[in-house]
Amino acid sequence: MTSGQAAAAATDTAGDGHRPVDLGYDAVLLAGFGGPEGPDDVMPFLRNVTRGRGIPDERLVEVSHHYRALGGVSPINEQNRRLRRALEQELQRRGVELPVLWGNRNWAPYLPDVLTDAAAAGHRRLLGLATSAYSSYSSCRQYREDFGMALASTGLVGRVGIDKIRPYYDQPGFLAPFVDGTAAALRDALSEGLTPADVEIVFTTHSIPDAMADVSGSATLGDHRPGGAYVTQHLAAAESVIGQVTAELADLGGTSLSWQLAYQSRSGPPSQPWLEPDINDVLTSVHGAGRRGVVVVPIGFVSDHVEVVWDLDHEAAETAEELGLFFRRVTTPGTDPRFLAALADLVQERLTGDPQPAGVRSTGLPLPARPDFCAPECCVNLRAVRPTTAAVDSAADWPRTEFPGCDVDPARLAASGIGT
Ligand SMILES: CC1=C(CCC(=O)O)c2cc3nc(cc4[nH]c(cc5[nH]c(cc1n2)c(C)c5CCC(=O)O)c(CCC(=O)O)c4C)C(CCC(=O)O)=C3C
Ligand SMILES: [Fe+2]
Repeated sequence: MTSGQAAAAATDTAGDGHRPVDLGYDAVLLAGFGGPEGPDDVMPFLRNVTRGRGIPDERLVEVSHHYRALGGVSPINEQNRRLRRALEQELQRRGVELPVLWGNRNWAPYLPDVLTDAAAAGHRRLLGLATSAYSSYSSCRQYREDFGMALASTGLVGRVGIDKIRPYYDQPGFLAPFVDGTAAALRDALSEGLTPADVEIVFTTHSIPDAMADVSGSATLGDHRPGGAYVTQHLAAAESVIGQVTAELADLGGTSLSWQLAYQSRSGPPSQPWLEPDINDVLTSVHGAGRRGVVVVPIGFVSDHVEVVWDLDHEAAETAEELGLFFRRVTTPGTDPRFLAALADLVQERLTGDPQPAGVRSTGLPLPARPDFCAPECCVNLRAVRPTTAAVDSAADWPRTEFPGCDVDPARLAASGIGT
């Protein structure tokens, strides 16, 4: 037991005689997307990603060329190996002796294999951490479903539990690397003779179907703008980055920065509406509006994986070159120490008591923090009902009462407002 857990078990935070639940996590489970490790892996990987998702074959063939052009190897697995090591070290440095395990949704090491090994090693209560910072089916529930299905397929339901760290797009340590990168890119533009007014800052994230965006989060969590939580969260994160960059560039005498949010990596059939505008169309329109340069900020992503490297550094950079636009792409958090510190903070907040409802945890943005447990209407799967973990509606998936002192009563969760 860590010192944080011991303290939690002894504190009556509510002052009502109720002792906080000691959730007793014995490992962190870093959950990655997964990517191919060589040319022969590319098509099997793409089939894993798109199974049952209605993505046209032409799109798979096209995307396979992106991977092959990069040698058939996605950098994402190596990035997650580094993140795993660095997070484990950061936790150790803080006196938190939690191993960090790593499993993927779409490629080896597959989650069911990792869970089988974890159970054999005696782990019983895992705190999941997705390499995805926002709310939506693709970025939250799909990870939780893969936890639930991996527990089911390995026969570990009831023996191993997996909760999940809340979406962390609102953490200053996640946004800080984007702030620095954007300010540095703007200074580069100025050193090449552009003025701030010549440059458009274009934030990018993964496009998702409009229908998925509309049900990405509940309307009671500050999701006032069209597109649900997914779009709202990206706009809030981008606004914060712009505010911080403006402050960092104060020595330039007060500049007003022009920015917008664009989408990348669309993959559905043309008949299906996905979030727009596409980054390449935005480059054309800002050029038409008289801008001479762009700074592209992939605020939707945690590491520089293939969707960033191919879709931005190859495709968008090429579009910009054709238009004669100055182009800089800002790097993602990766293993930036501030991002690692934010993730370690999020692990530690879960070691010291009950799951919390929306809005209670810390946030660096003018939106309430997401809940520790997702509500049924959060990050909805429009296609199927699957077993999940880390949600109010999946609290019954594994009988917490089997673990003395660790039961989370669904009625109490509901009463606490978690997921409303
Ligand atoms: C929201 C979101 C994130 C961010 C959150 C997160 O990080 O999880 C993300 C990340 C990623 N997406 C990735 C790769 C792919 N995504 C695809 C397809 C899709 N992505 C979607 C959404 C997202 N995707 C959606 C709605 C689809 C359509 C199919 C479906 O409804 O599920 C396809 C299929 C081919 C195609 O592009 O059409 C591929 C190959 C990689 C790995 C890169 C590497 O290998 O380095 C990463 C990190
Ligand atoms: Fe969610």
